[in-house]
Amino acid sequence: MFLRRRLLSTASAAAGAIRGPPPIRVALTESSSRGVFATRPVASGEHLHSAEPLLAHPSPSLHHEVCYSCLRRKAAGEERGSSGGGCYFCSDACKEHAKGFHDVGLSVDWSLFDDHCSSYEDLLSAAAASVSCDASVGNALYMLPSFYNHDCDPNTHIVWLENANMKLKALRDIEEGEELRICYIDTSMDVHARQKILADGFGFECRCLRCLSGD
Ligand SMILES: C[S@@+](CC[C@H](N)C(=O)[O-])C[C@H]1O[C@@H](n2cnc3c(N)ncnc32)[C@H](O)[C@@H]1O
Repeated sequence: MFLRRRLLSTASAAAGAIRGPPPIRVALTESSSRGVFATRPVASGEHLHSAEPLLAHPSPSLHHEVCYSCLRRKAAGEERGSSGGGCYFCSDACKEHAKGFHDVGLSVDWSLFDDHCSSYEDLLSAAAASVSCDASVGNALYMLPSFYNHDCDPNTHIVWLENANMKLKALRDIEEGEELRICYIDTSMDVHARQKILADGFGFECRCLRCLSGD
């Protein structure tokens, strides 16, 4: 699953430590293939786990302003960092990390992909529903977050950090065994608009309780 990376103006909202293993497991759901479930009661606001992207790709127009590897935006007047192949890297570690795919990424024509993402700007605001954010800076691919199903009344949300790393947090009290679901789109739309965006952009008919009730 690709999620459009957005910069937060309130990165501090993501603060919170995890003790012990994350209270989650991936298992089969009744109607949406696999999903993520709570392995114990989770309190509202609790930090469930963090996630780093397997792969990230800055928007082409931002190659000089956004780290090619972690999508961290260059701070105003920032001296550190280095360039390579026309791209900005915020650290040597990021440059090293990107070695394997930098050359491949530069040789690819991303225009169709970027056009597609631009045309779905609204629905790609999946994680931005409850936070203020700046413009998109690129796209990233994640492993564990890709198992989270969508719900138009989610119990979990994504908090973006200063780069493409994210934290998953509980939006309300969650029972042991309950499925953890995030929202891929803007939930303020009516049921018909939500269904259309999820069908056109994500290729599925949403069967969450809110949609089934016609709300
Ligand atoms: C990011 S994946 C979530 C994990 C997926 N269930 C799996 O087994 O890999 C998104 C896919 O899950 C299913 N899905 C997610 N949320 C759904 C929902 N609310 N209603 C129906 N299907 C859903 C759809 O097939 C969708 O394309």
